[in-house]
Amino acid sequence: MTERIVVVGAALLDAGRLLAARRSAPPELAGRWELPGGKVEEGEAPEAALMRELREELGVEAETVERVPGEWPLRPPYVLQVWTARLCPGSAAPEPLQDHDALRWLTPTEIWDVDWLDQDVPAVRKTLPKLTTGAH
Ligand SMILES: Nc1nc2c([nH]c(=O)n2[C@H]2C[C@H](O)[C@@H](COP(=O)(O)OP(=O)(O)OP(=O)(O)O)O2)c(=O)[nH]1
Repeated sequence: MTERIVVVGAALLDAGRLLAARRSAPPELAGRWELPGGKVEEGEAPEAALMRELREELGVEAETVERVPGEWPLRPPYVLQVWTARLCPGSAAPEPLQDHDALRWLTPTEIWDVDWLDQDVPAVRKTLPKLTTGAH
């Protein structure tokens, strides 16, 4: 049987900008940029996993807004699903507490300035229209 584990990524949006996070580990991914998030645990809803990961990794309180349609293969057995998300009122500003060593808020024209993980590029491309239309 094929095992399949969902990794949830947040397209965290604020004032028309997208948060990108630079991975600090493992060595083969370190230095590349991704959407913050992580693996959904057994019995956990993806949106709940995303809020938990954002709290752990960035120290923020966030809420999901909507699923970005699609699913992107990572290293088997992982697949990436993406939700747009926004900071809750009163949340702390994101900080690279865990898994990351840098964060950047990117405007639409800056999106391709960072070296995204190859497997994240289609997901980021699909998220791009949400920067101008969505999640305020
Ligand atoms: N979070 C996240 N992980 C990604 C992305 N793209 C991508 O290939 N990955 C890979 C990196 C990891 O192998 C895996 C997710 O692992 P993780 O380390 O972020 O998740 P986690 O916090 O649940 O991990 P763990 O330490 O509990 O094992 O998916 C992405 O955009 N966001």
